[in-house]
Amino acid sequence: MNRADAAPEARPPLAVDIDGTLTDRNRVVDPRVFDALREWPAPVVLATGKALPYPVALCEFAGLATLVVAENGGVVCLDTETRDDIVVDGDRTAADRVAAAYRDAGHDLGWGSLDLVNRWRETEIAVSRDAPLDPLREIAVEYGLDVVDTGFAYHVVSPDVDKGRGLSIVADRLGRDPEEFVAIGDSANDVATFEVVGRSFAVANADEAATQAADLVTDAAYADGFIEALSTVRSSS
Ligand SMILES: O=C(O)COP(=O)(O)O
Ligand SMILES: [Mg+2]
Repeated sequence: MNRADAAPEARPPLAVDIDGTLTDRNRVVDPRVFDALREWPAPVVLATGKALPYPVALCEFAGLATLVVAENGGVVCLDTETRDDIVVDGDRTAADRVAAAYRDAGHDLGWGSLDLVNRWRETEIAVSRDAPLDPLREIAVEYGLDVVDTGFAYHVVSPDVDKGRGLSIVADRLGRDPEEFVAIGDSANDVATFEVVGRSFAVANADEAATQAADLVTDAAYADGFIEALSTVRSSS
């Protein structure tokens, strides 16, 4: 039998990053990913740095079960027919103190007065990449926090929280081993996911950290790379 014809039930569950993996460089989701995600014959977990409402809405509009790691692992949410749970892990108060000190030092988070980027965040804050990084890092260290650059924003995060831990929680609730998952991502915040899964793909636009940590790097970038990764998994599982 051609390996590409292998039974769909043999396909692994997926852990999929959003920005830079399902989107273009401007964070616009490629419409082809909706069918690709919905038709995948195993669980699909969206693992993102974004606040919870964004991936939940993506699941809703794409017709996926809600299996989400948000805020870089700070918020984990499952809402399926068989399992619902939400786990919140991180220190928004400490992140807010960093934001206040950053503002006191004369800097701005860079999202304008409405700041929808942080409005629904529960465990971390995100800062625009147009804002200066060095003082943010210095202040974060003072408060015992880290800064992660996703290529789309700087995130002020708790050092013990990451997407890999979040994915392990989802896997546990699904009765799966994180090793069963295939992960696809593009940046430093995906490295922890890559470390807990059995197989990982960085898309061609991925940063150095993700590229180094991944088992494979796709030839194509952004959503083309994601679709290429699925095709590679299909023909080898
Ligand atoms: O929120 C970000 O900065 C990046 O989001 P992502 O983890 O889905 O790429
Ligand atoms: Mg990303």
